[in-house]
Amino acid sequence: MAIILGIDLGTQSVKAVVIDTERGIIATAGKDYKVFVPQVDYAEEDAEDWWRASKEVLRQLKQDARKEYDAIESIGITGQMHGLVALDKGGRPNMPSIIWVDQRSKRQVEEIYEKVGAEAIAAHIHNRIFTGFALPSLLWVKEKRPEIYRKIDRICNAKDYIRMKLTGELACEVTDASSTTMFDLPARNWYFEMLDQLDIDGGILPPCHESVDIAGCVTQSAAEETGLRKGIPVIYGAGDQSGLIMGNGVYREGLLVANIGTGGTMATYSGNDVYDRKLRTHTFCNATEKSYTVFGAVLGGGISLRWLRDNILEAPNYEKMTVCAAEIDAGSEGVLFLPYLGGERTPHMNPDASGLFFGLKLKHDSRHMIRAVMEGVVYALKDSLRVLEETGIQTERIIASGGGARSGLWLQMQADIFGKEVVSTHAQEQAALGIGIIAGIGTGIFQDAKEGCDCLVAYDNRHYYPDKKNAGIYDEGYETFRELYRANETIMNHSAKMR
Ligand SMILES: Nc1ncnc2c1ncn2[C@@H]1O[C@H](COP(=O)(O)OP(=O)(O)O)[C@@H](O)[C@H]1O
Ligand SMILES: O=C(CO)[C@@H](O)[C@H](O)COP(=O)(O)O
Repeated sequence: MAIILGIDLGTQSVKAVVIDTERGIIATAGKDYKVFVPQVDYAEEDAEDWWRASKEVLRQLKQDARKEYDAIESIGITGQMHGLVALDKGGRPNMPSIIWVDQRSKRQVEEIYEKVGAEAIAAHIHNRIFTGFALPSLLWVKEKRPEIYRKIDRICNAKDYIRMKLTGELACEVTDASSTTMFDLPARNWYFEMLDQLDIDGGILPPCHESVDIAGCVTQSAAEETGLRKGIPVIYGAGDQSGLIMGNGVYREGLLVANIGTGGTMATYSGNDVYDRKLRTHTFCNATEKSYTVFGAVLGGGISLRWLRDNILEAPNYEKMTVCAAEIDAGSEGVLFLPYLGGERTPHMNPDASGLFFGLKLKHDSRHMIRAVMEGVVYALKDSLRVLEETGIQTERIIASGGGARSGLWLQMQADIFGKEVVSTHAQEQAALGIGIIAGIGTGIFQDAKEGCDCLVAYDNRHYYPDKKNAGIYDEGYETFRELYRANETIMNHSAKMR
């Protein structure tokens, strides 16, 4: 028996779990923090808020499960990917962190393509450069805030900051480093040649390690601040997509995770460096065995339902909304929704894409709109599935994950729209569990990912199978969904420029 701590530094909150290798997750705690939007297109967070929230969560866990907390022997941290944390010589943040949601760097994305060239980007990075990723954000700082840029000593990703607070050492690791798009994927190291071309000093990049390796141990001062024992080993950790797939038991090819959290992802494991030649999906390093995480990213996943609940319907909760949606037949009687409220990555890679309701008539009411939003999110995930399948990725079954998996209606919709069997796991905090498993591998508690997942990932008994009677309705709905974007893309791009 061993006790592991997994921390997931998400976009809107930090969640942490204490895992007993015999009993599974025995304590969970979470704490929200703010996303600051000082101007249109900006999205920032304060790294000190992350640390404050993490300490609060850790103290809560200590209170809830003192005996186990004191016995923790391994720590892993996962978290939101892509963003830019800039630190001064003393390791202090010298500006608010620009997170992945941010869209201020459209001009810098164009500049990177002009200077580096699409071919070199595809060959070395295997991913499209997108607003909110650390590379264009850093160029934005260089151009627009030169006084801050000059004082940057090191940069890192969000969870690296928390690891530094725990161990006293700053470092990066391959999964998050590849998500910055400053990383040469085939070389599994920073892409220094491109940084030279863009006149970025490669010296600000901390050394890059493998996720499972041990980064250091909890220091005396971190122990005093968190109540953790001094000396517990902390692994380098991984971006949240690696944590997520591991926490859903996806450590081999043939299994796919459909996650509906704030955003949405359709993610899988690959032993090989496969990537979509049109760069519509992401291929980043994965945490174990020098493998890869390949996924499609939907920017408006669960947040679309939240937007409908809070901004439009002022509905009391998701449960009531999904009960209403279930009263309406598959296909929402012709109402369709494009969930591009914050732009879209897979497959359009267009920050200017926008949300759209279509097909509304006098007979429709809020129930149709709720159902259409839920269906729209799944159609968007199906776009990701389609592109992954085009790159040769095969799926036996789909594991539904994230807050969206709490709804039986959403799970059945996924089975119907994907046309595949859908299951989900017992755990709610899959990314935190996943990084716990990865920490277990790094510290010798588990021999490998299979052993860790066999031990800690349990699937629900409920299986959802495609309902044949809905197949035709959803096939037609999906074709119209795709056509709607094609027909409106130019208008969306034009109106974004007018803003
Ligand atoms: N009971 C529910 N029914 C339907 N959807 C739900 C339910 N609970 C949560 N959700 C969806 O899950 C989303 C939050 O998922 P979560 O995985 O907690 O997000 P994150 O980890 O990104 O904060 C919500 O925005 C909502 O769309
Ligand atoms: O953008 C991506 C992956 O490309 C997200 O996975 C972020 O890394 C944050 O996820 P949540 O905090 O919303 O779960």
